[in-house]
Amino acid sequence: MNALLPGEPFDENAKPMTAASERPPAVEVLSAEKVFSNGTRGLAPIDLSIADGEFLTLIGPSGCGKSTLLKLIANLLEPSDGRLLWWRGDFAQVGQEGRHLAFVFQEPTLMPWARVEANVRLPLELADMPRAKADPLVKDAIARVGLSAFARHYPRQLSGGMKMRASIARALVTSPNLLLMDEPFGALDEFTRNKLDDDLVRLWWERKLTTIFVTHSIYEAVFLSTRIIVMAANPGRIFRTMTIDQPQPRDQGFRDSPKFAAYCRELSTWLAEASLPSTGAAS
Ligand SMILES: Nc1ncnc2c1ncn2[C@@H]1O[C@H](COP(=O)(O)OP(=O)(O)OP(=O)(O)O)[C@@H](O)[C@H]1O
Repeated sequence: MNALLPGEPFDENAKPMTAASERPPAVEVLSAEKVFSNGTRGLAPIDLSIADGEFLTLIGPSGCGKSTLLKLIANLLEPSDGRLLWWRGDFAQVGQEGRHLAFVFQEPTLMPWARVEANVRLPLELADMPRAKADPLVKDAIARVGLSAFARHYPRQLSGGMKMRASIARALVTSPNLLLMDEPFGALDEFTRNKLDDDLVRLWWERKLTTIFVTHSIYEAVFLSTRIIVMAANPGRIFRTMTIDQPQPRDQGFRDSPKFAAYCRELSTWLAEASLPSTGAAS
């Protein structure tokens, strides 16, 4: 499956807005587990419901199954047992209804020989969208990530943060209903990461785009998320859940607040507990 499937441009007026509680969950993970072909139990049965419009972050020690869970949600992997629903339907049905998801990986994976605008246009081209229809969408997606002045640049002319912005624009150009991000800013310095986090919060807030994000950073998780799932390993499972019930969209003021520090302290303690060998060895 190609995770970057094109769709119609986001149109707030297309359907009357319904309250979050009335909308079906974006994703339901129903006792889904994953045993790999070599016998490794990547995930114990997981039950998780992700509300439409939520910003959910998965965090936990290495090997606790964050990427595996994200790939199940992306339908890039099949569960060994249990199942998943997307907006109360199976994956094929969701595609037929014009809903789709986009996946942003840790590496920006841009085509080095193509300019930013061509890289961003790629998923629309793959869907045979005519240039006249694609071009305004490409322009808008590039503007949303603040790269308008660099649309004609090649990837080698961009910094690491700018490459990641281009990669996010390529995901947004398809107007996804669900955005999956696997440690997208993990390779960036902290200043650049904070800047991208600020912009991601704004993008998420503008579009109310359901986002599932994987990170190793406590600060990033607390800053971005409406809910954080702390996972533990051997086998991968949900250890604890933290709700970050703070005003949106967040900015530096939240980072500087005592509440932010308190959330980070608590999350740090939970992560330490989730990483204990005794916790990791539990079934
Ligand atoms: N294709 C695979 N075949 C066999 N085992 C796998 C495969 N992919 C992942 N695993 C195992 O499943 C477990 C969960 O891996 P996963 O990559 O999901 O963890 P993670 O939390 O994302 O780790 P990290 O933070 O290091 O990226 C690990 O024990 C890993 O070795």
